Parts: sequence; structure tokens; C-alpha cells
Amino acid sequence: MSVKYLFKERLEAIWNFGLQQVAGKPSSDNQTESPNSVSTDKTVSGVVRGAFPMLKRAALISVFVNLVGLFPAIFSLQVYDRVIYRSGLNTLTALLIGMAIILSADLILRSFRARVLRVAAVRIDGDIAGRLMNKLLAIPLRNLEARSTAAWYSLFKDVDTVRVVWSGAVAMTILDLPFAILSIGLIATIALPLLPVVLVGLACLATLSWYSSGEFRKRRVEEFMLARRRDEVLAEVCRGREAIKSLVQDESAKRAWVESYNSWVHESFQKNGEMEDQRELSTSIMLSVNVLITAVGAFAVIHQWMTVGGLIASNMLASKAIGPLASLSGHWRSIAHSREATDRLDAVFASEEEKQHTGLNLPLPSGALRLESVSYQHVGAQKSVLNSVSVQLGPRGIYGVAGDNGAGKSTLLKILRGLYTPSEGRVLLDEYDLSQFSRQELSKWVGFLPQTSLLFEGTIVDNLRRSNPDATDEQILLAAKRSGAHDFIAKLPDGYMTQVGEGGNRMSGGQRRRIAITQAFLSDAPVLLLDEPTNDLDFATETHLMAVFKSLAATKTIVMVTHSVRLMSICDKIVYLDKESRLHLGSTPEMLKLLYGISLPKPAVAAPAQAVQHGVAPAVGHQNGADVDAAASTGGKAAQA
Ligand SMILES: Nc1ncnc2c1ncn2[C@@H]1O[C@H](COP(=O)(O)OP(=O)(O)OP(=O)(O)O)[C@@H](O)[C@H]1O
Repeated sequence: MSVKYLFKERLEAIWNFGLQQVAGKPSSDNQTESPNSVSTDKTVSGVVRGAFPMLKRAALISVFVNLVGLFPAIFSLQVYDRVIYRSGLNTLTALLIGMAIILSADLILRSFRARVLRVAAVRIDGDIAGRLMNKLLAIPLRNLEARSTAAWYSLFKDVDTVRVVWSGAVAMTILDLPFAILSIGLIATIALPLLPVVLVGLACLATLSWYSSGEFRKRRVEEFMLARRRDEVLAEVCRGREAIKSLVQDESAKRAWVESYNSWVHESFQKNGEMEDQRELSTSIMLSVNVLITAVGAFAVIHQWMTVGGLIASNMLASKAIGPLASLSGHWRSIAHSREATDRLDAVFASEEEKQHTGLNLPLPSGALRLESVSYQHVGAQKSVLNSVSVQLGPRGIYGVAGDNGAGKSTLLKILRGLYTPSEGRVLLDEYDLSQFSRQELSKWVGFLPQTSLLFEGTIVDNLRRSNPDATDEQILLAAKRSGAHDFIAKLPDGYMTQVGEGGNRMSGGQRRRIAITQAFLSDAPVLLLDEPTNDLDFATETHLMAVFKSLAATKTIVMVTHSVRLMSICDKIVYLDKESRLHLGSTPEMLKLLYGISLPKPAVAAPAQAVQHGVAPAVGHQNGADVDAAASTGGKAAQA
């Protein structure tokens, strides 16, 4: 089976394992020794331990690789001491045939070891990356928001860092290190006078290695911390490209980038300079050892304490004995970086997770929402956004949420959706405390439209199915007609198969909004939470949606945050969040009068043709936008006066 499919299966096993963990079911894989068994140890070292059988296999192959690696030196010894002195051409032929076999075995063993290490490294990478993805999806939104997007993204780079140490040069150096003893033993046997030279070389390299392990001992690689900062700035610049261009913020963007880049490049230049010096020094030590071996060896040969063959062979063996230690000086940095990455990943793996599935199949609630003394404080915020608020919304009807910018309206909606857990108090949906359910369970009961409409690369229909993978084509069509999205989608050359681009950037703001509203409509939940639903929408679409909302409110509880007085006019009640984060509930006419000095005109009942055409009952109430707009402007003027 190809590696591609092997690891696809493994990633699926990790994903299923994550789901079982979330569902609270024990994993049957844990008890078996199948290649896809997933360790229950949630740390990076746990994952590495899972790959121990492969690493042990690589260590075992290393024994043979290192034994076979002694043969070229033995070959030289035989050629110089026996073949040359005795003109033994037959012996030379036999030795050459033997060496050809040994060198072939050496090549096979080395390739095999490299492959075993590569497979172990990919398995370690796949397991950690798979768990990280599971974890990322399970971390509560509040904690996700506490770090920048780039910081989360860089955790996946940490996985690469861990993998690099377990594969390739670093792993091979570590595996070869203990076998230096074999070369030293052979030198002691064939050229004892050279042993002190080799031991002095080893001592010098060990000292250099200890010196170059400073970052490992400090548990901090400054250069990589600064590289993370540089990447964060870069990510922010890329994300804000439109604002930077349109508001001509080039200078400040460049300044922020230059600052982070300079700090990184300064540290990188300095550290790489130190590393290069250390590398050159270790090369010099190795060359000096070779020169000294030749000099001391010549002296010993003259005094017949050893043979010329022993001298040549010892020079080769000395390189094998001290080579891994010399390489280690250059690998400390990767090892230190990997340990730092491991600590960071372990901290994330140990962090709090969202509520897991209860597994219960409860009857659909009627949609009555009740907040009981709810307070909420964001991570790192000085004060609470909501202060002991209590209110009952629904069942059924439309509730508008009004308040100044930053008053906490979106936060309130996220609490009602179960995305934020109250710092104090509780939220009930019918008689159920929301905090007992998982996000997935709640999605069947509570539909949500976020303030910003973010789509994912793919087609329109892909994006719609993301919010309800089981939706039928008919349900998608109905939801799109309700949101007003169908009108523009039907006119696109590729219709529902149109590519939306990265983040939906091939769609206009209003088109993105209509798709996002369709997504919210696709969940047939008894509660619908809408954060500024008609942002970016044209007058006609807003009018159409007002009728749709009114119609849906006959069976659902709709809570919508809005700054639009026109939209507020269709609400049954309005919740107002004041500057002290307190909540006030009143009827729409009463609150509009109180907040904006607007008196609503008499209800008009003309339903928009589009809404009726899409099977939506006529809206009742104050949906006559023109009247409200006129009233709003009068009210605004009155308030100003
Ligand atoms: N992730 C966050 N971390 C820290 N503070 C936050 C976070 N999100 C919002 N806040 C703060 O919480 C307060 C309420 O924010 P929220 O988005 O709920 O306000 P809002 O009433 O919806 O505002 P607007 O009308 O401008 O959309 C603000 O002071 C904001 O700075």
C-alpha cells in the first residue's frame, strides 16, 4: 500500500479516535496492535512513544550499519599490512569481492534505516497534526480568540519542527552516537598509541557541543520566537490588504513589518554566525585530530609500536568515532527548537475543551430562552461585557437587540448560541441549561448568523452544505429563496456551482451576506440568532427578509442584533444593552420612542411580492420601511434637537 493511502487511513483513525473521545466512547483500537492503533496518551511524547517500535527497528539497523561501517577501515588495514608487503594479489581480489558485498549491504541497510525513520517521522507528524486539528476544533471559542490566528497557525509549524528531529540527519546522528565506542575499541586494538589523540579530540568536541547547546539548556530559541512575531505581522498585513491599500496605510504596515523583520534578522544573523563559527571550529578539530593521528602514528610506526595499516585505518576510524559528536554541535538548535515546540503543543493538548456530546436524543424545544443573572468577561478584559442580566425571550416572536457599539450585543448572541459559557449565571433553552450540550447538539436547536460573513474556498453549494451536510436540494433551494440568495445565484453562469474564492472574495459583500443567511436558514432550529442580518443588503432584499423573518417568527424565536430602526420596527420586543452592560426589555413602540424618539406609524400590511412568491406568509406589523425611515429621520432630528 502506498504511503499516501497508509497515512490517509491513519489520519482517519485519529479523527475517529477524536470523535470517540468527544463522544466519550472507549476506542477499541487502543486494545489492539493494529497499525492504526491510536495512543490514548495526549502528549507529544505519548505520540513519539507510539512510534517507538519503528524507532527501535531503526536503532537495531544502526547496530548493523555501524558494524558494517568498520569494514572499510579493516580493508585498508589488510591491504597495507598484508597485500602490499606480501604482493598478495589473490588476497586483494578476495578482499575486493568481500568489500563489494559489504558495501552493497551497507547501502541497503542505510536506505532501509532512512526509510524506517521517514515512516516513523511521518507517523509522528500525522498523529500530532491530526490531534492538533481535533484539539483546535474542540477548544472553546473564548480561548481560541485569546490568541492570534497566526499563533494558532504556527502550531502546525511546530509539528514540522518536531518531525524534523525524528527523521533525517538529527535522528541518525543520535542513533550513531553510542556506536562511536566500536571505532574507539578498534583503534585501541590496532593502534593503541593513537587512542589518547582520539580521546582528546572527543573531549574537545564534547566541550564545543556543550557550549553550543546553550539554547537547549535555556529551553528557548530566541530566533524562532522572533520569526513567529514576524509571521504574525505578515499575516496581519495580508489579511488587511484591502484596508491598507484603500486607506493608504502602506507606511505603518511597512514599519510594523520592518520592525519585526529587523529583530528577527538581527538575532538570526548573530546566532547563525555563532553556529557557523562552531561548525568551522569542529571541522578544524576533526582535521587537527587527523593531522595529529598521522604525526603520532608516524612516530609510532617508526618505533614499530604499530603498523602503517593501523595508522591508515585509525585515521578512518577516528572520523567515524568523532563525526557524530561533531555533527551534534550543529543539531542542538533543532533539538532545542523541537523541545520548545513540544512544550507549546503539550500546553495546547492539555488545555480546556468544549462540552462533549451528551448522546441524548431530547425532544425539540419550543424555543424559550431565559438568561438568569448572566455575566460574561472576555479573556484578558478588565471588566465584564454583561453584568448579571436576566431576561426571557420567546417562545416564538422576534426580539431586537439594540445598544451602542461595543455594548455587548454580539457577545450576548454568542452566549445564547452556547459559543461562550457565562462567567456567572446560566442560560436556559426551555428547561435545559445550555452548558450541558455540545456545540453540535445545540446547532440543531439554535441557528446562528455571525456578524461577518466568511465563506470558504469552494462552490456556493459546498458552502451551503457546510452548515447542513444532510440538506436536500429542495431544502437548499427553499433556504436560498427565503434569504433572497437564489435570485442572484440563478443568474450566475455556474449557478450554485460558482466558485466563491478565498474567504468568499469573488462574491460581493451583499452576496456573501445572502449566502450566510441561507446557511442560517438551512438549520431548521426553533431558535434563530441573527447578528446584524441586513448589513450589506440592498433595500429590496432587506424588505423581503423583513417579511420572511416575520413569517418565521410564527414558529421560531428570532433574536436579532441590529442598528437598523427599519428592521427593529418588525420586532415584537426590543432588548436594550446600556453602557453599564445592563439589559432592558420593552415593547417595540415603547423602546423606539425611548431610544430614538421615534413614533411608529400605523401598521401597513402590504407584503412584498417576492416573499409571497417564495411561499412566505405576509408580514404583519410595522414593516413599511419608507414610513419607518421617515420616522427615523424625524426622530433623529428630534433627538438631536
Ligand atoms: N474576543 C474578544 N476578546 C476581548 N474583548 C472582546 C472580544 N470580543 C469583543 N470584546 C469586547 O467586548 C465588548 C463587546 O463586544 P461586542 O462585539 O459584543 O459588542 P457589540 O455590541 O456587538 O458591538 P457592535 O455594535 O460594534 O458590533 C467590546 O468592548 C469589545 O471590545
